[in-house]
Amino acid sequence: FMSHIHSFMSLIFIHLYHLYSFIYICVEGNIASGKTTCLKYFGKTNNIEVLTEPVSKWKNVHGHNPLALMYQDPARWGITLQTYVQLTMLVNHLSCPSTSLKMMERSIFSAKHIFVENLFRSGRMPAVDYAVLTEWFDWITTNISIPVDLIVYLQTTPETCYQRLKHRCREEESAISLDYLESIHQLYEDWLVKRTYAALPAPVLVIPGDHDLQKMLQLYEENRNTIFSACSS
Ligand SMILES: Nc1ncnc2c1ncn2[C@@H]1O[C@H](COP(=O)(O)OP(=O)(O)OP(=O)(O)O)[C@@H](O)[C@H]1O
Ligand SMILES: Nc1nc(=O)c2ncn([C@H]3C[C@H](O)[C@@H](CO)O3)c2[nH]1
Repeated sequence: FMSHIHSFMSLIFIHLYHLYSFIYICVEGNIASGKTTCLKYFGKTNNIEVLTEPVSKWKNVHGHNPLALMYQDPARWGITLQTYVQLTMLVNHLSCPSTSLKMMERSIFSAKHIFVENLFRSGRMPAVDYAVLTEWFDWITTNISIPVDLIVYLQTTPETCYQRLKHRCREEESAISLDYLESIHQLYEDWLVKRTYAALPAPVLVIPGDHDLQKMLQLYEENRNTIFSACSS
């Protein structure tokens, strides 16, 4: 009996140790706002583990491409992609960090508050799908501790994102319109800046993202201490 208590207590300790001795930063922003570039920049620092969005999983789950399906027919395939995004972002978030600081591209929170919300508000997600996804999200975020210490919000205008998107031309995104980017932008502004809806899981540091690469790298360097000291407090 005592050995069971002992192993149970040590599991609790390990779980708590993981929760409270690591720093979690989520880099948020519109499509092609510059998140990957930001993560690459900080990824060079040795004690930071970078977790990019598992887009490759969304493009191939047992041979299916839910990302492409969603862009082709959001009403039919929105919930399919979102359910899988929610799972893969949760797995990413809970994976044991190899270093003391974890920098993640987007989060389970923006998947719900930005992308699911956008599909629903634009009338492209049936209410029943939205209701089921919301129940899943509420249960997960109530019953599983998903720590975030800081959100870095790359505030890039939709026009700039649209220009960059066209240059990058990721196949599935060829159909993305400026309107789509504008509605994603508005939801990010409502959530992270105006804070008109949906609770914030962490404090937000806004970094303007419209500048050229050189200036952005300079901005990241200037914000380095703010980012890492904000977490330690
Ligand atoms: N400051 C910048 N100036 C010009 N081009 C940029 C800048 N930052 C990134 N880009 C280019 O814009 C494209 C999108 O950048 P990036 O992949 O960093 O954005 P992202 O937010 O990760 O995109 P997604 O959300 O689709 O993953 C890339 O082709 C990148 O080379
Ligand atoms: N519908 C939808 N829901 C999400 O949670 C989500 N997260 C990212 N994306 C899209 C944006 C880029 O095209 C591409 C890479 O960010 O994937 C998403 N699309």
